[in-house]
Amino acid sequence: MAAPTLATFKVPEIHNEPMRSYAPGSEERKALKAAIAELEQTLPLEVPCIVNGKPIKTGKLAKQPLPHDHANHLATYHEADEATVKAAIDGALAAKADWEAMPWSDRAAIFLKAADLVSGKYRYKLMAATMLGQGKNAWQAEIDAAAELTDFLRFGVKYVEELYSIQPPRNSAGSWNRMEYRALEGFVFAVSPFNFTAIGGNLCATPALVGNVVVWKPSPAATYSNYLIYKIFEEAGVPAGVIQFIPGPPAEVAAQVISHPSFVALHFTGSTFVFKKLWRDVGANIDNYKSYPRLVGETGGKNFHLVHKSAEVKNAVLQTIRGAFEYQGQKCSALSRLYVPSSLWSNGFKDQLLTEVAKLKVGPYAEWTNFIGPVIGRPAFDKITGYIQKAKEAGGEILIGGTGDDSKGYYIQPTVILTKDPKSVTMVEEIFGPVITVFVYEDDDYEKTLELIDTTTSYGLTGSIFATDRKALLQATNKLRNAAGNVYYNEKCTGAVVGQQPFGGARGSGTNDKAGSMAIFYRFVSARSIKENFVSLEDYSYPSNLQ
Ligand SMILES: NC(=O)c1ccc[n+]([C@@H]2O[C@H](COP(=O)([O-])OP(=O)(O)OC[C@H]3O[C@@H](n4cnc5c(N)ncnc54)[C@H](O)[C@@H]3O)[C@@H](O)[C@H]2O)c1
Ligand SMILES: N[C@@H](CCC=O)C(=O)O
Repeated sequence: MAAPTLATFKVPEIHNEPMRSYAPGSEERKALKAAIAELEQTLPLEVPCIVNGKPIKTGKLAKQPLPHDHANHLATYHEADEATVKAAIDGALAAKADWEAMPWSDRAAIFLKAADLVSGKYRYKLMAATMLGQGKNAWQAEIDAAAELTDFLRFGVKYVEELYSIQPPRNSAGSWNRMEYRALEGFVFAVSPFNFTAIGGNLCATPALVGNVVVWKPSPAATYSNYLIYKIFEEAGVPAGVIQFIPGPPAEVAAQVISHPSFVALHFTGSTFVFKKLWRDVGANIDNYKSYPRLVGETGGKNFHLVHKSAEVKNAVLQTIRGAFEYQGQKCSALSRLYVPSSLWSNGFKDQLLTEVAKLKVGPYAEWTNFIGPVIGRPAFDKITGYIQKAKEAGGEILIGGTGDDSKGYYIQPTVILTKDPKSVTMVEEIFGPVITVFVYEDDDYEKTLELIDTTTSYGLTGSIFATDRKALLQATNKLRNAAGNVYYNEKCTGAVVGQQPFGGARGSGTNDKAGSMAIFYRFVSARSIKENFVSLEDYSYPSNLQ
């Protein structure tokens, strides 16, 4: 018999995780260095699949290389084969009833504990794994693996508490209406990207918080940090089978999972290309499913900074550098196209931009003053340098950067391209590297430039407007309403904070279900209305039936 719940519990007050500075001489810098040194001594690590809480070593091995030192690797992991994927799905479905039936306060407590493990006991270990494996520097690892992951978990609990409290506002006399937020009938498939450790954790935790079971395929390039998250969930008390960790060959694993009759939702973050492919695969299987699957996907971007002639130049330049080059431009939100009025461009903007970019240091995490690290791997390096080449062939002028060095790690110099063609290839397609293209517009063409920004790409993720003139901000707000799901004024287009700027974009950038908000939880529940009557009928007829 289920345990009784004898009170309506309230979750503790939630705040954003305070960010640590890692300034020279700080305690946190010492602790992070120690965690990095410890990790370096144990390389390469071995990562199994985990099904029903048990490690599975399939013997089908793959490597997660070190982006700063590609001759070596961070981890060797066991790829899920067909039998492992099947066991993961069967095990998840078997774990479902107990997990769904667990009182909400206990599910909440498990994820609040996971948040504390991330922010405390495992903070530096998780950051070290993210720095070595995914090529982040200390600050980028802090905002991702420590702060954002903790925030996703804590705010997730708060949002579910709020969701569950939403009840029908009216009850007719003699009755009580209630709303129950059922977990989906089946299992959720989570497919996560390499670039944010936090996103891997969130893609599992969001559906699991509302009682779903999850089969999780992490990115091959983030396997080890994601494995640590799995272990944290386990230590926090997520029961065996509720989240199944199955790294593996992406296309094969996805094909097997998506064709299963109990597949009920996809929780995806990654490229637009892969999401569209998975969407088509779901469509092709539509007659096999017990329920219509929910498809939640946050995907690529081609994000802009629009500078108005009234902008404060220094702020716009410095925000541009952060937005474009932090984490090597490998954020879905990263700045990629920059629009500057000619009066500012030739009166300081260009010079300040190039002076500041020239100062950016590129290299591995071990040198703390490096602002830019390696890109994630060989395909990324080739793709980004390929785009620089295409820009040159299309008549673009490389103002700075434009070169790469892949002799030891995958490094690309921060690159600024000037184009006279606002629809040239690097203004349109996602590059996902430290490259921006600038288009200089005539000051009087502000209105026309808004139209241009809105119609240049198929994406709609993030964008920023730099202006001190309120009318210019308003004009842009109205005209660019659908050009970005996250818009910023006088602030870079990256760095959304959970609980502050719910994140996601529409058009080709995703289903815009807003990670880090209550909205996303609606996608993983299937509500049931309950009406209870307290007054028994004496007669079936209505007064209108009487003579
Ligand atoms: N909008 C957002 O919130 C957001 C956040 C992070 C990253 N992104 C986007 O993610 C991309 C970068 O991440 P990535 O390189 O990991 O993306 P990706 O699309 O290459 O991979 C994402 C996930 O899909 C898997 N995958 C790849 N091919 C597959 C296939 N054929 N079938 C099934 N699964 C497959 C990968 O193994 C990985 O787990 C960029 O486009 C970026 O804009 C978007
Ligand atoms: N939410 C992050 C981006 C996540 C995608 O890579 C930001 O706002 O910079």
